[in-house]
Amino acid sequence: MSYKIEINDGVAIFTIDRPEMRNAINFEVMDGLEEFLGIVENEESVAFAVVTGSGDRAFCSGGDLSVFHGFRTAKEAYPMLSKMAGLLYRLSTLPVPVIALVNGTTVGGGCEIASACDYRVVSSKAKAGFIQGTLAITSGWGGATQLFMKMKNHDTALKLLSEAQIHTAQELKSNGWATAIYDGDAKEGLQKFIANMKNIHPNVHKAYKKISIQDWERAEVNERMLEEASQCAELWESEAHHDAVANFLRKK
Ligand SMILES: CC[C@@H](C(=O)O)C(=O)SCCNC(=O)CCNC(=O)[C@H](O)C(C)(C)COP(=O)(O)OP(=O)(O)OC[C@H]1O[C@@H](n2cnc3c(N)ncnc32)[C@H](O)[C@@H]1OP(=O)(O)O
Repeated sequence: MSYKIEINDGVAIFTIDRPEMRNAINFEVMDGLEEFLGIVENEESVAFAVVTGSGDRAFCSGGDLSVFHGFRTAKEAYPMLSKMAGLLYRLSTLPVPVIALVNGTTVGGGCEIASACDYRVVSSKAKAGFIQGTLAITSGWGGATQLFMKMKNHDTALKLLSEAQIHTAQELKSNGWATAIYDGDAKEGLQKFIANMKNIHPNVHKAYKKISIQDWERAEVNERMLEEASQCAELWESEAHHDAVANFLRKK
């Protein structure tokens, strides 16, 4: 099984459990995320949802290129891209606060998952980057839409996407992508981050989420994330993209 779901003391945690692949996303992880979303959407006792990665090296290295490289055309890539975009919209609009516990490096689609959460609690040793541009594609799981909705400065969001560089945790805190940075143990970092929120009745958090979700519905964010998936699918079928992925896989 390439994921774990745990619920402890009102905190539901989804862990991508493929540390040897730097927690790359395959179809099993996507199905696991769907299962997790269903649990959090329906389980009244859940007060916080957390997404994290196994081990301390990576949060998530994006889509599993060894699997997804098999998709050659836009028509083949779109179902995977739109499925994940749909799941990440659901993650963003869960009825409880959602925290990305960024326990290690995260790139590509991994940054999109973290961006879909309400908060990014990042290890001081982690690095992160929207490196999709280096593969001659855009973000395909709705991550650009997430950044444009959430980041205060449009130019900062666009630069993060367009430069496709990897940044330190400290840089990500300064530009507003990271909410908080922790040193040492991830679970302790999480407990510290939610300590004050845990003292507030869960219905208060749910009410604030409702206000934010109404805003997202009015802004048609789901539809925009699907359009982003469609645009990425068009770039997906280019030679430049296939060459860049083949180059990465050759280095394995
Ligand atoms: C497809 C959706 C799209 C989107 O919509 O956003 C994307 O996600 S595009 C982005 C795809 N991801 C990448 O291009 C990242 C590729 N990985 C890396 O750059 C690096 O692995 C890392 C994440 C920076 C970590 O580096 P490091 O700690 O040095 O580990 P290794 O590189 O040695 O990796 C260990 C092992 O894992 C394999 N691996 C890593 N990431 C992926 C991946 N995304 N898909 C498939 N396999 C991956 C890597 O090949 C190594 O395998 P072995 O050599 O067999 O040990």
